Amino acid sequence: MRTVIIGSGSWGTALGQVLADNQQDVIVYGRNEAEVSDINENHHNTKYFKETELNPLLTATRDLSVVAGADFVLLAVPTIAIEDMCKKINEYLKPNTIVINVSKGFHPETNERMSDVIRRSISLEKLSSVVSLIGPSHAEEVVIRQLTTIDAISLKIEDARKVQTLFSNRYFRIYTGSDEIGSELGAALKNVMAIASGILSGLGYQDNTRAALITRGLQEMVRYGTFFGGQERTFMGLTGIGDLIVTCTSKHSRNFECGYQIGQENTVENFWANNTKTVEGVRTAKIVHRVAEKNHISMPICEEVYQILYNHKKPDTCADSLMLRDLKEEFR
Ligand SMILES: NC(=O)C1=CN([C@@H]2O[C@H](COP(=O)(O)OP(=O)(O)OC[C@H]3O[C@@H](n4cnc5c(N)ncnc54)[C@H](OP(=O)(O)O)[C@@H]3O)[C@@H](O)[C@H]2O)C=CC1
Ligand SMILES: O=C(CO)COP(=O)(O)O
Repeated sequence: MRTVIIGSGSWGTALGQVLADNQQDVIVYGRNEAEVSDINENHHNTKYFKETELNPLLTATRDLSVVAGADFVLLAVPTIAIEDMCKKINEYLKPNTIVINVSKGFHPETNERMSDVIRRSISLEKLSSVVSLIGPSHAEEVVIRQLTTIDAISLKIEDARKVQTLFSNRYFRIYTGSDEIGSELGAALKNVMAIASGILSGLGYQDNTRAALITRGLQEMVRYGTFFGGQERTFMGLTGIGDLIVTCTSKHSRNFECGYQIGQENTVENFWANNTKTVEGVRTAKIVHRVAEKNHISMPICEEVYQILYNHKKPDTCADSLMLRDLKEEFR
């Protein structure tokens, strides 16, 4: 069974190495010549992982037609590039391919979840199903083989099981599930909470505050997710509380890091002027604001993050906005 990973960034490379460690037939497609030759010639991806030596069995290519032979195609590009990439690979795919999504967020214009974007953009006969492989998993730790558990979620559970078998090993354990809505919404929304967690840390708030943020953030995720048909118990699992904890507390999180900078500087200006990293929660905050407003879903933490990012609200005024809002709203 052959797997092609689209995207030679941090997550594509780390997941490629998991498969190389499992002695699977895997190759990474990357558009960036430096990343591709670094993997092939030096067994490194220095841009993301500095000194870490990669499994030499992992190879990369700049030829997108490589997907033609794939049984599994794993899309490891940011949400903003998913639709375009699906349209590009569609012509090469063989019938019945399992497409694995690892991106966390929404389509920037249509607000669709990633599985819906993929199903809409790939011809029906070419797609066996979409499997979302998501959970608490920083690439920087997976690449050094830290123990990690994540979910393979699919409406076609036998495909989720195939992905589970493909990836599982002694340091990477996969659980399966079928609540696509609850899982993908949890994994997307936790990025906004991680920005909030970073902002609060940057402002100097400590452990009580972070516990409050994680707990109340989870409530918002459940409220939003169940409104759209996700199951509440999904949010108590790896794609909910699990991913929320790791992203709200880890030095590896780009969403946390972005928030931390904004909190420390008490302004968003520098972030907008200088950021070059993939920080999915920034676009997600805008979409959640739009959708929550339309559907009257109360999302106070997400709303503060949105106001800081897009309406230049001063970060140090947000604690009061949250702590002093009408207590009648708090029924639990
Ligand atoms: N990193 C992690 O720990 C985890 C990431 N994820 C999710 O994985 C997704 C991918 O992120 P991640 O790997 O971290 O991001 P990175 O920024 O590390 O890498 C992104 C990769 O995608 C490529 N890319 C970007 N835009 C395009 C495009 N339009 N067409 C083709 N290739 C493109 C980049 O190429 P170039 O270098 O040329 O820009 C780069 O190789 C995100 O949604 C993220 O939330 C999920 C779990 C863990
Ligand atoms: O999703 C992730 C970990 O599970 C990666 O988080 P960041 O995108 O914030 O780095």
